[in-house]
Amino acid sequence: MKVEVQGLSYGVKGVPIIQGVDLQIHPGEFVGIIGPNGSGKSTLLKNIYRVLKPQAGWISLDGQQLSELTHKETAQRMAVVSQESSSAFDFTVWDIVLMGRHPHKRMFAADTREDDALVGEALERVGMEAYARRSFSSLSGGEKQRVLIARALAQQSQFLIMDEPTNHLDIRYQLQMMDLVKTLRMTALSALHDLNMACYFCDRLIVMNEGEVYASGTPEEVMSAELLRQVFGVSAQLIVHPVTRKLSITYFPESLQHHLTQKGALIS
Ligand SMILES: Nc1ncnc2c1ncn2[C@@H]1O[C@H](COP(=O)(O)OP(=O)(O)OP(=O)(O)O)[C@@H](O)[C@H]1O
Repeated sequence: MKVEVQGLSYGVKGVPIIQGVDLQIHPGEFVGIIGPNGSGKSTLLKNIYRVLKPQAGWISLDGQQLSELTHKETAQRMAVVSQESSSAFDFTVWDIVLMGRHPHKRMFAADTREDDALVGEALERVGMEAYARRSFSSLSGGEKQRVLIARALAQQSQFLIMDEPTNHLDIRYQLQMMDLVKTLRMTALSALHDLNMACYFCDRLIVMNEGEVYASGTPEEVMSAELLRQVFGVSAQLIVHPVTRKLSITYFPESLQHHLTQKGALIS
């Protein structure tokens, strides 16, 4: 699915939060949104997944304006794994994943064998099949996150939006989750804080700073020690890892910087 965002702006009480955001995601691409706290990543995503209404600009999916789609039509095309996972009701894990099938059904239509198979398969892919009958609210943060990913898989939408999907996940599941998204070849847009993960897994990165797109391109085009200093305010060294051939970032805490500068070891 091709996703286009043009001139997207959103603000609260006249104060702009994101301004003039343009981006394009080509079919099958995994695009990461990176940027410091408060730079507008979640606000941008919420405008795309329709929790917020853009004040200017537009979003299109395969050339169709999002604003012209019903919410059901949107959900057939777009699955969301967001950070707000609390639910007022206590559903089982199975029921939560089954909700991913709703956009494909008529109201009150019974669940089919195909629905059951898709739910089972999705739970298996995230390693949560043994938890199917557990109550969702009793799960740990990471387990909940994996169930929400399973729901997105069961939804079978072509476009996946994720807001910090690896939040709460231990390192094994972080890698598994990112690998999964990559191997599914779904068109995906994800806010990410871990810049090494972003460089490793994303085809392209969009760097947000103070509500605007500061830079965009492949990790190699975008990421530099200069950008990390200017946008994130950190000192770091980047190398192409000899095994993965991907960019790998090492950060230098302030306490080390003085020492390293003196030794001439800090490379900009
Ligand atoms: N409803 C609101 N009213 C006022 N300010 C808001 C509102 N929603 C977001 N903001 C502000 O807009 C800015 C961008 O917030 P947003 O959550 O989009 O940032 P983010 O890049 O996702 O941050 P983080 O990395 O911390 O999750 C923040 O300064 C936030 O406080």
